[in-house]
Amino acid sequence: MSGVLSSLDGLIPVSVLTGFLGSGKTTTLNALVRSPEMARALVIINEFGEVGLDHDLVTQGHEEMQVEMIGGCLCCTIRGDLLATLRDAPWRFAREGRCWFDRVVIETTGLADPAPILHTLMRDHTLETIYRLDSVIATVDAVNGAATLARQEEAVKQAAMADRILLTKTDLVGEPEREALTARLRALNPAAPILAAEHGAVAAHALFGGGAFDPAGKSADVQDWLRAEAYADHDHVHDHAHAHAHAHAHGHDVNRHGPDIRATCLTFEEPLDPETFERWIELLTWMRGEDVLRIKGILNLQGQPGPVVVHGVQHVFHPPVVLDEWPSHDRRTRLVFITRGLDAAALEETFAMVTPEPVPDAPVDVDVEEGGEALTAGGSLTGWTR
Ligand SMILES: Nc1nc2c(ncn2[C@@H]2O[C@H](COP(=O)(O)OP(=O)(O)OP(=O)(O)O)[C@@H](O)[C@H]2O)c(=O)[nH]1
Repeated sequence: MSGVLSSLDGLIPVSVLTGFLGSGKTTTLNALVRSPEMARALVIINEFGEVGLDHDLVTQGHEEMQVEMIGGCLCCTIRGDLLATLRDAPWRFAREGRCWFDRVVIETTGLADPAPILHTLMRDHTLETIYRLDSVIATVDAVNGAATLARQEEAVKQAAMADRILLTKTDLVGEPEREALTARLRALNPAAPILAAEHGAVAAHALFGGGAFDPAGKSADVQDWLRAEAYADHDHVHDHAHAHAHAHAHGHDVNRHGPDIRATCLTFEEPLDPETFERWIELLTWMRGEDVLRIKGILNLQGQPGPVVVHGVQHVFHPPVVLDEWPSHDRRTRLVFITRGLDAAALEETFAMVTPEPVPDAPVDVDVEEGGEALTAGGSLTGWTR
């Protein structure tokens, strides 16, 4: 064994941080990386779609020990990349011939099915000589959680497979909503502690350690999901040649997840007028609110010295935050939309409705539904917070 691995005196704990779109994974990670337990943690951030923003928006000060995996979801299109990243990491992040990190935290995309990821982490023969799965943490948004669990199978799996559940955004709901959601989560996952984490405030020691992740203690559903992965993996071995040829023939559409959910990134070269932006988002969510699962962006706005970070999560638009400085040289407005059945042309068409400016692509018909809900304006674009 090489010097890098022989320097290890044990297996490196890996924690998986999952949770549905916008439920507070990055906020939690951003708070966690400041804790001493994370001083030598390798952080792997997976973002769906070909443009990642989390890398720019979070974990400032921890960039050296961060791997960004964009262009697909770890649970499906780029699962092999996770294997390769983890296998190489002890060498890639070695210092003076020794593996430097003592913990790994993997932030999944909000759409990730954790079963294939956990299966990969627990069953790969190389990985099991270097790492052990330590904990699976699922963030559940107290505002949108109940509706999300009712509609999105991924969210159910994330909460059911976790061994810690973090209830986020408890500051935005009343006690009855919180109790109802807690009861739903207890039914899904009786064993996992449910911890409140307002704005990511949670003690690192509550999330890490306490024994390796043990699927045997989970519900029958969880065991079935993991077993299904084992069978799928077995079939995959036999189908590999075919699958490989197929992937080459068609390529992966890194922006898609399932038949109709896709990520679209829109960029704007020139600073945007804040009122135009606000009108656009209001119009979009009024027309197609049900289909806009997530909006995440860094904006260059007229009249603002610094960049403005915006987050829309289903019908909640969180208060925009002004950053002191741009996280990189890129000063363009970049907005990532995760939508159901809405493509770039449809998004651009709604933008064209609020601005006289021409938009780059030819517009296409937008299927306007009556009665779309407006965003709950947690933050107007004129009410900045830092
Ligand atoms: N009020 C409130 N807002 C929160 C809390 N936790 C997170 N948020 C806000 O929720 C929005 C989304 O949070 P993120 O941490 O980006 O969520 P995420 O799960 O990483 O999102 P994706 O990676 O897109 O799936 C941001 O505007 C956060 O500031 C909380 O406890 N209270």
